[in-house]
Amino acid sequence: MSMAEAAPLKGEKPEIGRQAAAGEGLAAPRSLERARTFRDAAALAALVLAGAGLVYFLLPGGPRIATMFLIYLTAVLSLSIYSGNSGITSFGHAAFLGLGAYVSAILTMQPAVQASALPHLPEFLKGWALTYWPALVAVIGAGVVVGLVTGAPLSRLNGGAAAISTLALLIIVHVILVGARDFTRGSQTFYGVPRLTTPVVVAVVAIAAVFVARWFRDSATGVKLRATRDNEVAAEALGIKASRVRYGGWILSVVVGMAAGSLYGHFLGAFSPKDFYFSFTYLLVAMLIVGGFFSVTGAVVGTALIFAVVQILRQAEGQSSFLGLFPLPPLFGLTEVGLGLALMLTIWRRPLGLAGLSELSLPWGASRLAPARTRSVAPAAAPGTAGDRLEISGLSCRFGGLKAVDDVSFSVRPGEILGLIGPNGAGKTTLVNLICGQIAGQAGAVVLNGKTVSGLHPAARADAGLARTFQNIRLFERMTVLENITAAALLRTGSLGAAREKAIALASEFNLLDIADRIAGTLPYGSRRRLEIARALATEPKYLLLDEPAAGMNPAETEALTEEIKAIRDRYGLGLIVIEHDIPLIMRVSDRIVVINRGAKIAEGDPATVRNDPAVIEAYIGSRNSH
Ligand SMILES: Nc1ncnc2c1ncn2[C@@H]1O[C@H](COP(=O)(O)OP(=O)(O)OP(=O)(O)O)[C@@H](O)[C@H]1O
Repeated sequence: MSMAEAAPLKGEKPEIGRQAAAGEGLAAPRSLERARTFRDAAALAALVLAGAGLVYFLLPGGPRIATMFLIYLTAVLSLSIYSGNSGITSFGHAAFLGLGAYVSAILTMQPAVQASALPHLPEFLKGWALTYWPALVAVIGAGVVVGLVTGAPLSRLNGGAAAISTLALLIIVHVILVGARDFTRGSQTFYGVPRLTTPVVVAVVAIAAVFVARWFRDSATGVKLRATRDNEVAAEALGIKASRVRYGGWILSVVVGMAAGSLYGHFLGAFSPKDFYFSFTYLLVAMLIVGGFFSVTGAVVGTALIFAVVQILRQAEGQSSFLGLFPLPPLFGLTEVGLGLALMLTIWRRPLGLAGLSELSLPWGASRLAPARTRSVAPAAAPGTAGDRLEISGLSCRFGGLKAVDDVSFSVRPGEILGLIGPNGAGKTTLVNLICGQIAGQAGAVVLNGKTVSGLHPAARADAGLARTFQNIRLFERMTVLENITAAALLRTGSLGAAREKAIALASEFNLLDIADRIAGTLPYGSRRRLEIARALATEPKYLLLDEPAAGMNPAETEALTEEIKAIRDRYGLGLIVIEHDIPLIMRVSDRIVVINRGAKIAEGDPATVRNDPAVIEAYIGSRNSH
């Protein structure tokens, strides 16, 4: 067991702030982290180039195969930028490749060919005859516009709804390409496209795509997008506006997709809308899933593997005998069947794909996770004014005929710990959801230091100074411990480097530094709880709501948690609302206690008063009897 797992929730007296306060850090990680991403991207790009180079020079038909591989790779990377980071499978990217191919083709065609192939082309598009690079600039510009337009509605959706919408986009764009005959020749073959895919052009675009995909993954928007991918509710509670970061990822992804399409069009020389439809979509999605849906390295691995499989199966499909030894029947559909089997096998045996969650990563110095010497983790408690408080008044919420929360009012001051108790089903979690905006109530107001926050989006409430943990811990399961905290710290810092510094300091404070690079989903229970609290504190809240923080803990861990909660209050000067079923804990830790039963407040006061309140005793005994 690591040191981090052993403390402080394992019975010993916690020493929050111990490592950070000691401040023995060696280096600030800002520029190092950027350099690390760049180095890892360069290593991946070098591998891609080496592989493509070997194929180019050594295989029969190598130049064609290597060129096609790099174009497919660019296309899969575009998909990875959106789908890998948002977790939403896009079935629409083939369509954007098609758009890129047509735009680039129109702008680069020779005037004479253009006049014969597209006689009704509008004047402003006639006769440009650009070389590839200026055409690519135009394609990128068009990509931004297409991304803005299509992403506006799409970014508001998540999960299956978003995936189905991308399928709708595929069909809509296909119909537009078929219908816009003056521009595309409709469903007829679009011919006369100049072959501009020189090895240099293809290699430069593909390598740029590797860098862009890798950079985006580790950028501030990429980190936030991955947080929404892993748990949108938690991400929004930490101040991340999911639709905004999805929008950013979508636009970039469409731009790279259209750039890939421009290459594909110039490589094919002649194409029609059906080249950018279901079969192509299927191939791109299969490449990403087999390689590793959530990783840029996976996109590279999947493209290489599936590309090789498809090439081999296509060759086999064309054979009339097996190695010249005995005749073979016509092997119609062998490629599609092979691709389908590879896809099913991967989903069955390795649901995260061959690369899993990992990225190709070069060895790095050990000092990078040391907390910065100059930075203290706990902000000095904001001076605040005498009237500061979190005021909850008249909150009510119904689920059908059930009054889950019924006209509840109370307040909590900075530096105060308010215990919120009540029997099972009393409405405590619903109350926290109402305060933090996860659900909308029917009546009442939440006022934070004079600012009404009820009615605001959860992310706006986090911005105003509310943070929470969840009864069923909601971590960003496929991100590292450090990324979990960094995603939250971005709310206040804006810069990724500063957010990482703060995350390192908080990881140190909560004894998570030794496991900072572990994937959160693999952590033991105690570490998960500590991580969720550290992550909430990264948003620098004024009020922190802890929903059953001691659930599942043994007595020693609960005892340690009691001290930890007090230490957080003292160190950060914030107001805490603690929901707990563990009555001894809540009695020890709270300055004041609010008791609710069947949605309504039945008592409020200091622990001794509440303990002896007949209504409280009755509520608990009554609830026990009813079970
Ligand atoms: N989304 C929902 N739809 C319908 N009913 C709900 C919903 N969420 C909660 N409830 C109901 O509202 C009541 C209050 O639930 P809530 O989870 O807030 O209670 P609680 O005090 O947190 O309970 P526990 O201590 O067991 O976690 C319960 O009867 C519950 O079944």
